[in-house]
Amino acid sequence: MKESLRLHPSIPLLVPRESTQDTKVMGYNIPTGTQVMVNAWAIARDPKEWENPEEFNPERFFNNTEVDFRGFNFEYIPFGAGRRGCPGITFAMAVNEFALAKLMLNFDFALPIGAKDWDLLEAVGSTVHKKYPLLVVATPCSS
Ligand code: HEM
Repeated sequence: MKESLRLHPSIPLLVPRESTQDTKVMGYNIPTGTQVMVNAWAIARDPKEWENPEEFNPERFFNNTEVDFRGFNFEYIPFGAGRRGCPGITFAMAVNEFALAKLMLNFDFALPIGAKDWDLLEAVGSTVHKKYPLLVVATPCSS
């Protein structure tokens, strides 16, 4: 789930902010009242921060347990950060884990006949969603 949230953060540009004072970010002057968009999607694919950033590799979080999604590691902010960061993190993670665990426990998943790989293309939008519907064969398995 951590790796899915890295590659496909649900709100890629977070929620817009407005600067309350003149400031400088990475050499750029940001005057008071500027609307600022934070591209969490691009930050989470920054090759300066992530090895093989385009690769889906959940194991990267096994070794790197210090990077967390709670808004303290700015290279990974799928729930935003600061006082307007997402207050639903704990609830969202519990529900998502539960749903995923139920699916994994009760079904075997396979590509449809003829398909070579998963299509994970994203559509453009303020929230992330798949460009094409997911095609997958789910077979109930006995547990
Ligand atoms: C995987 C699930 C979720 C993701 C990825 C997510 C992500 C986010 C993000 C990126 C923001 C904007 C944060 C920012 O701009 O710094 C946000 C705001 C917010 N989220 Fe979530 N969220 C999720 C689930 C939930 C749930 C389950 C709830 C409520 C039960 C919730 C309630 C809110 C609220 C109320 C805000 C606005 C906070 C504010 O403006 O002060 N979210 N969320």
